[in-house]
Amino acid sequence: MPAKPTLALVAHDAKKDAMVEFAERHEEKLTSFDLVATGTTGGRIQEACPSLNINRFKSGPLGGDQQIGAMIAEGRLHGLIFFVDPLSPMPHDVDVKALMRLAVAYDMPMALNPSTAGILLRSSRLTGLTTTSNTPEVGAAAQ
Ligand SMILES: O=C(CO)COP(=O)(O)O
Repeated sequence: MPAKPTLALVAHDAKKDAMVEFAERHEEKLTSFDLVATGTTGGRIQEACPSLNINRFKSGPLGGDQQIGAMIAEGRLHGLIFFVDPLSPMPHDVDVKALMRLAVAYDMPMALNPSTAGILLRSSRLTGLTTTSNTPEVGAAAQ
């Protein structure tokens, strides 16, 4: 059986309820992915959706965003759902930017709010029916 695509789930504190609601609504669909998440986000989703098996990284401010960024750089991630809080300053803003920057550089399917995340979950690009290479558009200097 082919490996499941890997999807990362991340939400800032003000968006964690929205992430839990999203995961509950799409729980069955999410079982078709290998799931990773930053620490607190993953804990909240796991609690609400016992059928999901989530590999939890460190909390975002303690390096979780960077761990997910590393997966992108290493070609081990297929999609990112990241519910960002646009209204609060973050102590780890540089990490947030770095994660988004890598997602853009590697042309990673990325959704930053629930409406786009719903579209992303239905996308054949994410489910591996169509694929792209792991080569960033920024060229050889980034490899
Ligand atoms: O801070 C985050 C993303 O930048 C999320 O981290 P937690 O899921 O640990 O709260």
